[in-house]
Amino acid sequence: MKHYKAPAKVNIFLKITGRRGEYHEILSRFMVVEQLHDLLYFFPKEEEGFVIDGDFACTTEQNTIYKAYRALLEATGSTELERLMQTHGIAVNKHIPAFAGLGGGSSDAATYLKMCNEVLHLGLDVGELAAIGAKVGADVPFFVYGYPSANVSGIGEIVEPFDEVPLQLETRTPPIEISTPAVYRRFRESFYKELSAEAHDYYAQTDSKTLLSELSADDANDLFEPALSLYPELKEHFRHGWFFSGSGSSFFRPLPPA
Ligand SMILES: C[C@@](CO)(OP(=O)(O)O)[C@H](O)COP(=O)(O)OP(=O)(O)OC[C@H]1O[C@@H](n2ccc(N)nc2=O)[C@H](O)[C@@H]1O
Ligand SMILES: Nc1ncnc2c1ncn2[C@@H]1O[C@H](COP(=O)(O)OP(=O)(O)O)[C@@H](O)[C@H]1O
Repeated sequence: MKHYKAPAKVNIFLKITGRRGEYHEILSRFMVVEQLHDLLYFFPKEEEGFVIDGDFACTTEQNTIYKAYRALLEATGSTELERLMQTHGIAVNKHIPAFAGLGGGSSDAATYLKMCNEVLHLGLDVGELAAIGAKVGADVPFFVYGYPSANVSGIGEIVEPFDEVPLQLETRTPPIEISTPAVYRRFRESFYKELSAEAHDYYAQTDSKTLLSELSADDANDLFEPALSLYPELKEHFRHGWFFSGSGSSFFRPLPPA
């Protein structure tokens, strides 16, 4: 069976630009971490029901892959899709740590959508797939588009490729399970600020290497301070020269050229 890569991402920067209901509008540079990825593949099965084979800390119904299946079924009404998942399970060799700000669950969901589109010849274009992915989670459209580097805005649904050579990145994930909604909530309650128009242009237009040489970890990510205030033990894992990804708990830094 063909294996499909679901890569991790980091947020080179993440700035809040406003609020949308319970969500937050952001401007963020997403970059793929090529060497860290899950592997997904279909396998034939005989047992009943939707089967996900892999090391997960959640139920099948909570799994982003199952949510992607439901969203794709609702969008297409495809009986071939139903039949595929009656006769096949989906296996995930999980390497991306969970609760880590590396987008593992979102990347799995996006890869699953692309696999179904390819295997079943559904004929959905990348924009249609991304819109279906947005119903599963805010980070899913970025992974559907598959750009190595992109500016992501709205609440995650606007994905614009950023033309630069992707950085070689090193990641480190402290053993702290961070809740994304709790971090956004803390930001809203105690740290709320919005990006100015002038700063917006600087972040949106500057390449990632320059940004990481000019910014502190605090300035690069508006969610770092609220995460530290909710999970004070994070501070023990922070090292100078490292940056915070998404809502955490991972840190990353560019590797020096070989
Ligand atoms: C912070 C970021 C940065 O890339 O990622 P992670 O650190 O989780 O990987 C994202 O904004 C997270 O994306 P994702 O984890 O897909 O979020 P979702 O499942 O859609 O939403 C979980 C919850 O986070 C909050 N949320 C999410 C996205 C957003 N733009 N504003 C929000 O306020 C909402 O409370 C929402 O109910
Ligand atoms: N396919 C999946 N892979 C990993 N975690 C998943 C998946 N589906 C649902 N989850 C659940 O999502 C939460 C963390 O999601 P994940 O994408 O790994 O973290 P983050 O958004 O911080 O990068 C956990 O509650 C986990 O159990």
